[in-house]
Amino acid sequence: MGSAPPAFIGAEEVEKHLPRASLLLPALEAALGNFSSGPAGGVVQPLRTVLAVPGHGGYLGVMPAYSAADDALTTKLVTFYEHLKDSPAPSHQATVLLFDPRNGSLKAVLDGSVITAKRTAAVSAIATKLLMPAFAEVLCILGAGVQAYSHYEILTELFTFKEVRIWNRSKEKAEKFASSVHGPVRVCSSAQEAVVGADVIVTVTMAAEPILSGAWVKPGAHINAVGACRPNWRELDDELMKNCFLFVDSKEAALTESGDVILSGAEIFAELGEVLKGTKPALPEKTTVFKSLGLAVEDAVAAKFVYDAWSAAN
Ligand SMILES: NC(=O)c1ccc[n+]([C@@H]2O[C@H](COP(=O)([O-])OP(=O)(O)OC[C@H]3O[C@@H](n4cnc5c(N)ncnc54)[C@H](O)[C@@H]3O)[C@@H](O)[C@H]2O)c1
Ligand SMILES: O=C(O)[C@@H]1CCCCN1
Repeated sequence: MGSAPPAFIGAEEVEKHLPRASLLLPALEAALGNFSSGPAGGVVQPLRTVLAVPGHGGYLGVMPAYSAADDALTTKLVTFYEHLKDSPAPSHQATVLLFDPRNGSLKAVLDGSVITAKRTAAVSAIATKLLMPAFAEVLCILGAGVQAYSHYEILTELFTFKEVRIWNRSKEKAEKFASSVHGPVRVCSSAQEAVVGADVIVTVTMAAEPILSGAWVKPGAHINAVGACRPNWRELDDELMKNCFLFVDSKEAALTESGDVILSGAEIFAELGEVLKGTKPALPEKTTVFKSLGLAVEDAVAAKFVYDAWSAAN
């Protein structure tokens, strides 16, 4: 007898079983700590493979991981494209394959786009909780795409800001963002206007050159730097990178994939998992940058969460 055919869990079903990114927080905190514990943590995850699609401005990322604590075995396949001016396709598209770790059978094929949006924002929320200054009042989001929405949702769910500001390269998109989210958002005409005085800053753009300058950043602010995932792409300038305490999800990935880290020569202070385990301090009173690149184990944890909820309902 062969194994049952894999389930297909599309974007709507993923959304239904993972209505809020904050549901992932406990499992993601544990996974980040395990990831930063070496082999003892039970996370098996090679550096992802990212291959360019020549002539099309696109990339395909292959992200396998096994988490012993979750008994989750997955591979995410993600494409991201730089120039999609006349295409209705989103810039990032993803699929997660979930396997049975006991025998290698494919159990489910899950839409990976919702998972990517929510787990990335949840990890930024974990960093924010640890690293933001006390009494943070102003949240600033640079970029108005998919990740801007998921970051807004979880950060305003977990923290109370007096003001939320957004800036985007095209103002129309920022205005659309401000009119579609549930709370008040101030649309800014320049990144500088959005950043000056902000306590928490999120960069979620497809920029390849710096859009955030250290000269604008309030001392003690916390920055979640989520875009710029290629070794020659930047979102943050040298002044910021060199004058912050730099936290990353993975040191190995940051030193291989992050233009902000590689080209600035900034020193990495800690992995987020080390702070979660208590082996490195958080330093919330300092200016902190969390450089997020995205870990395959985050997708493993999120896919397992969705699959378990889906299985319980079906
Ligand atoms: N760290 C992670 O785990 C992780 C996961 C997913 C996505 N990302 C990254 O987050 C970023 C945002 O992803 P998304 O899914 O929201 O993309 P998106 O295409 O939905 O949104 C991108 C936004 O950036 C703006 N933009 C495009 N080019 C720009 C430029 N040159 N300068 C300034 N702004 C520009 C667009 O107007 C848009 O508002 C991307 O860099 C993506 O690779 C990181
Ligand atoms: O971890 C991720 O899912 C994304 C994929 C696209 C590039 C940046 N990181």
